[in-house]
Amino acid sequence: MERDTSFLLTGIKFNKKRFAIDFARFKKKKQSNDDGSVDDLSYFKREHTEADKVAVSVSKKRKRKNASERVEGFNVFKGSSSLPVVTNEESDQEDNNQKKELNRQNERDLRLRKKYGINVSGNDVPSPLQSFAELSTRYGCDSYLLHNLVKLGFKEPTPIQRQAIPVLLSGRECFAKAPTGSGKTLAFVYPMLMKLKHASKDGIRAVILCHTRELATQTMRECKKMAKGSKFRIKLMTKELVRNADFAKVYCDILISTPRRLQLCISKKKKKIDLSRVEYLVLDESDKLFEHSLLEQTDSVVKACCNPSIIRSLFSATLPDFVEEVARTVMHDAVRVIVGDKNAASESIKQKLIFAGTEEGKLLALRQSFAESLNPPVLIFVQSIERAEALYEELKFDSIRVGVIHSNLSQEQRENVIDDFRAGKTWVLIATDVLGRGMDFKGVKCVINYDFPDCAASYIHRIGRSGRAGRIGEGITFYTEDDIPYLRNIANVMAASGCEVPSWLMDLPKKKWKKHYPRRESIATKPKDQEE
Ligand SMILES: Nc1ncnc2c1ncn2[C@@H]1O[C@H](COP(=O)(O)OP(=O)(O)OP(=O)(O)O)[C@@H](O)[C@H]1O
Repeated sequence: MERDTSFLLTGIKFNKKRFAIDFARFKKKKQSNDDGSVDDLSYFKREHTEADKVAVSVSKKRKRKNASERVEGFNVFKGSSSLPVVTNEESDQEDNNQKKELNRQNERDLRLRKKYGINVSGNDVPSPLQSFAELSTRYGCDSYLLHNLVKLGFKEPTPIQRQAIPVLLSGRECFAKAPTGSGKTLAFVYPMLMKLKHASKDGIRAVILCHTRELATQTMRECKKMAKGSKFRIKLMTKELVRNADFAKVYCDILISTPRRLQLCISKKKKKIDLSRVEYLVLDESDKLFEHSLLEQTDSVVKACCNPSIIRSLFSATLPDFVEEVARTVMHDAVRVIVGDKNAASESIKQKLIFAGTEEGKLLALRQSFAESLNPPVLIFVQSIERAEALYEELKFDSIRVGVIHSNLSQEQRENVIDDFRAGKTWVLIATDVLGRGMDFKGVKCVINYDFPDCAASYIHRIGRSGRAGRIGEGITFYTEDDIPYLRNIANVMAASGCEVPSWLMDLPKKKWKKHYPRRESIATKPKDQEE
């Protein structure tokens, strides 16, 4: 992985004035639809929680004091001439009460974080959400957004949503790690929709960077579902847009793109894209975006988003130390949110290691496992395009509906393969790591690492295509002699995720893991001259 990332995210200055506007945005307002009617959102009907009562009482007292007022960690609105005079005694009493209430609030926050396995670091980290209802009571969320949560069937925030949403709504930068399939997309999209408030009349206001086109397309689709009922323009940076658009005329609230496509638009000689007004920038799968192959492109996007008040956030299911270093040193007053163990996979995935001996052994083991119990949809990962095609050739005559996807296919072919898999037309999808991260195929029951993953992070992301949103999943990893030196790293992930690991595995020597791409024997069982 590339380590020289110090130039990333630089040149951003902190602008305190912006928090005055943020505060005004957080103020409660009556929730109504475009037609003026108020939604029946019994789902989120306000039960006044202890946290709200404390917040209200503290805020009343604060208003009576002619002192600075704190909103989620920042000082705003210093002084006011129209406030009543309070005696010293009363003021001391109020100070004491306020301190007690804040202590109680802190204790409640700690309990809630402990309950949901949330770890935070940073100054004045905002309280986690107890329920989605607090989006409305604490932050004045528009009713259409609550309505969309009902339609999506989401009743409770997931742990990452409980903590990352208040952090972002407080105008804080954030780097977050939470298990695969735990709802990180909503955790960054909802605050964006709440803060953007009104549709853009001028330029591009928010950017979400995704490492692949497939993930960008999925994120756009999810974003549109979440923003339904608003006038926001949510756009995907397609090839056509890159080629033909006059970006001076592109109004867009949320732009979703891969770093490569956005970099092309930034470097255009004529009609280049202006990102200087972007208020929110999300780097999804951030550790991947900082890898050598994408670093330069990511960096040029980050630099082009030069609005001094920008709020940047990094999300992933894996957070290597070097990404933390970048985030800590360069982001301003960022909050770090970690859900669960740092090196763990999702706990809802049963993890298995199978010694297949040789390449031939892998194919036999795969066929045997399909013969015994094929529980579709199944995703199979291999390490290269050639191997993906070879495995497809082997399986396509096995009366299994099988598909294959890799980066040598055209965009249209890739989209069709994904659509077929989502629709259940194919049961087994063979993929390279192009599908290893971020993709949300809800029903995937089992992921098979036909080829051993190239690093522990790939392992966590690949098996994380199953067991999403609390469902049970299974991750099976074949290994051969070549992979044995790297087994211990996977064993560590398994142990951190609460799986039982045989002691001999934990006794294996630790190996510093760079990328593991061994030369493997061919998958094909037919001699080349007999292939069609
Ligand atoms: N509060 C919620 N309640 C129930 N389901 C939810 C909730 N929030 C999100 N989901 C669902 O959980 C699934 C996984 O969400 P998402 O794709 O955002 O996960 P993720 O954490 O980004 O995973 P990955 O690390 O693999 O990218 C989606 O199908 C989404 O619709």
